[in-house]
Amino acid sequence: MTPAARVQAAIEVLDRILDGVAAEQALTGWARRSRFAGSKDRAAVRDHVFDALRCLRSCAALGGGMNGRAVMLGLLRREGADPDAIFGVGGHAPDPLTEAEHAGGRVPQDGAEALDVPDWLWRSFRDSLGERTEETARALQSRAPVHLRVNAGRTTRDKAIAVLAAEGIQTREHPAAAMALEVIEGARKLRGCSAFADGLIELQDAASQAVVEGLPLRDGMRVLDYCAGGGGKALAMAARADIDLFVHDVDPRRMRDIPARADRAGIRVKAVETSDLDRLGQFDLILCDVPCSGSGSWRRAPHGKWTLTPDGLDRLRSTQAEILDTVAPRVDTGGVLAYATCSVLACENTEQVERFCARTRPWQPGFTRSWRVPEGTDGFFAAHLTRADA
Ligand SMILES: C[S@@+](CC[C@H](N)C(=O)[O-])C[C@H]1O[C@@H](n2cnc3c(N)ncnc32)[C@H](O)[C@@H]1O
Repeated sequence: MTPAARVQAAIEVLDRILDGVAAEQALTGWARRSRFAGSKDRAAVRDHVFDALRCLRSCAALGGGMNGRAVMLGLLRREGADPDAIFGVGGHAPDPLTEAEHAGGRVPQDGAEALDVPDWLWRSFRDSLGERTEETARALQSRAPVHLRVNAGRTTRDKAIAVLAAEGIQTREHPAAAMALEVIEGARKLRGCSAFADGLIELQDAASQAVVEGLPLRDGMRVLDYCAGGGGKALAMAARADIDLFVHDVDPRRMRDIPARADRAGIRVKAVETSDLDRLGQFDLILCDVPCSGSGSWRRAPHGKWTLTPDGLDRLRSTQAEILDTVAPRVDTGGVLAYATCSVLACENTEQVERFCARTRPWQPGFTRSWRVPEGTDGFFAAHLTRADA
């Protein structure tokens, strides 16, 4: 595909997304219908679509409309590219720009529009981030770095760097976590490389790793990962200490990859259903990596920035509070309830923890930390709550 044909494909995918189709589904649907597209074409179209979604509002302003064509025009203008070198160049390129399109578009308004934050969220976003508002929003407009976690149970960070380099994947240490690497070159080779197949590495953001690194894990502990999802943090926990590890999720299908991932990493985890929890008794540590707005990882999943609604955020906050209330009695006396989100919003982070501690007397907040997007990781928050009746 030519560069212009890739832009036309991105326009079509963006139109479907703007019609309400989920971003991944729209991309997969296009790839299925476009057997002629090779892996480089698919990657390029995906990059265009995700670049546009990260800056959807400002691109729509620059391009003169909220549709795939205008948004891609806005993206080209934003990147300083010449739209006439793409639109109307023949083949499968987008149609030539009309006079109205040439003359249309405007500079995005300062604030929420220029920084690509939904209007309804702007106040809460600003109140949460204070003087870091602009740099955080700008960081969320750009691509996320690719981070790896080196599996301490299998190798060292230096050895993993060497094995990856031999396969054409250049990495460097990331300061946020002891086993974190940042990929500098060759990210597209990761899924097929031997280091991945042999369980030496996992794809995981450095802040996500740091959340686990901060947990007070010791050999022999009984640990429950209550919102385990695909098991990213569970695997990282098991690599840190010889723990008796249980994984749970309200939707057990989300945990279906955990057995294969655990085998690859050489660790043991026990998946449990909600109905099993009562007979399992109490735990020394429960991690609640709760469902959240995902606002700290909008670089990776930018569609979420535009599909989140006020009602949706309220529902998430209720679920977070319910999860804390549900797991609290399952933490043993002296144990730790670790709460984590990949959100930058105070209403899901500090305020959620404060409300829990206010209504549930014996609990005290201890270690509390935020990881910030401008510092090169996803935005994360973690708080450890301890039972004061210990
Ligand atoms: C942020 S994701 C977890 C990511 C995972 N810990 C990781 O590191 O890969 C949140 C998970 O919470 C689950 N969840 C949502 N509501 C829940 C509930 N009420 N109880 C338990 N899990 C829930 C979701 O299905 C989702 O898999």
